[in-house]
Amino acid sequence: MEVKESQLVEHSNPFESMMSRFDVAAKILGLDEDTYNMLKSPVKAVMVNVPVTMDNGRTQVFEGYRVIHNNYLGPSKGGIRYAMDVCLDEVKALAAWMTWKCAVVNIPFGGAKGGIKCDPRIMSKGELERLTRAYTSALSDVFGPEKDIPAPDMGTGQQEMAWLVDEFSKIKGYANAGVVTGKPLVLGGSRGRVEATGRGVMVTCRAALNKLRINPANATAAVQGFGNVGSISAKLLETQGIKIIAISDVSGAYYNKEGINVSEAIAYSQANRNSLDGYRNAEKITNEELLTLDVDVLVPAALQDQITKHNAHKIRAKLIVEGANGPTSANADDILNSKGIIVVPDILANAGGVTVSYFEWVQNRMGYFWTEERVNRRADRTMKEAFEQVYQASLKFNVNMRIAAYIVAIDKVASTRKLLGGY
Ligand SMILES: NC(=O)C1=CN([C@@H]2O[C@H](COP(=O)(O)OP(=O)(O)OC[C@H]3O[C@@H](n4cnc5c(N)ncnc54)[C@H](OP(=O)(O)O)[C@@H]3O)[C@@H](O)[C@H]2O)C=CC1
Ligand SMILES: O=C(O)CCC(=O)C(=O)O
Repeated sequence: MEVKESQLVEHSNPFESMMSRFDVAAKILGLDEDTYNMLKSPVKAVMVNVPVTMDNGRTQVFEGYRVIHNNYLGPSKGGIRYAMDVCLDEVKALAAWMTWKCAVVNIPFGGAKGGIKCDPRIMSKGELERLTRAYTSALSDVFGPEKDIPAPDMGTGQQEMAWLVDEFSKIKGYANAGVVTGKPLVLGGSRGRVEATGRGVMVTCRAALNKLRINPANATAAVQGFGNVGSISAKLLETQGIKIIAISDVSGAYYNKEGINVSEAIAYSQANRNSLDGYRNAEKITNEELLTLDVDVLVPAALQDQITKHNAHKIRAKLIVEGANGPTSANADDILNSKGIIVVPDILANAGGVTVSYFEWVQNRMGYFWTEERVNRRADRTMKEAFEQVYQASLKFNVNMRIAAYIVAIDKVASTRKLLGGY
């Protein structure tokens, strides 16, 4: 089968960026053309226009998406993003990454993602509730505990998941806790889910530092993004003895070479309407400067395409652990490789969230809830095993960790497809 090699071109389209890595892995695996075509095409892409009554009495129509990329391994799984740059190609890429992510951590889910083009920061709580309910209602035939199970992503959290479960249960006429994960504990959420993505970042970071023979107690890190993933990654890396010398959010980046006190920064942000703006115990720098600081570990945990061919040659970190989805554009991979920088890719590094989402779904099905200690122990084991499997694949195929992760994932999904047959 003819597939393109990764090329040093700008990938502004996230789906193409995903596909360029997929192509390299598919070629190494010798994937046949029929399977290639099945795996690259999303199973379903739904677009909805949802009218919402705003606080000023006017009706605003919001564009929403849900893409189910694949469901060979099980019901599709993936978060819902509220952001202004949500578009079909972005949601398609995020959905495909979910397929590979679930396969890498060996959980019985396919991949999906949803999104609404909106700015949650300027909407009232009432507007967000009406928007979430309208979107749920429009997709009530797509979602379902055995079909497609959403969760939080950028711009959404426990509150949106609570509205979603309530609206879905009302429409179906019975309580349906398992239709969504990342719910508040009282509604059937799992202990440990809020921290799970950051915890997975910490566990895979430790595993990679171990391979690099870097003692965490002597290591420094910079973390971009201070939402769910960024703030908790920073906090948990700090508990491992790693000195966090820079953090950031949309207001800018904050640098202190003596180390940021992460708990204090979290408390500041919470008291300041979730913003680090005005944070004093550090020097203010830009988000771009944060990325090129002289640190051992860089954790991009905010947006896509932060490390590109334009700044990859300036990156000084020895290790990048991708908390965000797609923070490195495809054209930066070769530059990072040539500099010997190890990248723990998104589909491995941030898979702790969906792993604990899986545990939440299992607990909902059992109606029996685990202790936080049990959740964390099982999640840590899953993440360590996944890291080791990807690491071994990178040695076996002589490729970087990203391509190795795609190889592991595609091989699993493709061999499941063959067993299912029926075409
Ligand atoms: N939540 C989860 O469980 C998972 C999330 N992810 C991925 O992690 C990433 C972050 O998600 P999550 O933490 O949930 O999202 P949140 O909405 O909780 O936080 C996003 C953070 O990114 C910051 N940010 C936004 N724009 C910029 C910018 N231009 N420069 C620097 N920082 C910026 C935000 O700042 P501000 O608050 O000031 O706007 C905020 O601190 C996304 O890529 C998401 O897909 C991956 C796996 C699971
Ligand atoms: O927890 C989940 O189901 C999915 C989280 C998510 O959207 C992601 O991993 O990107």
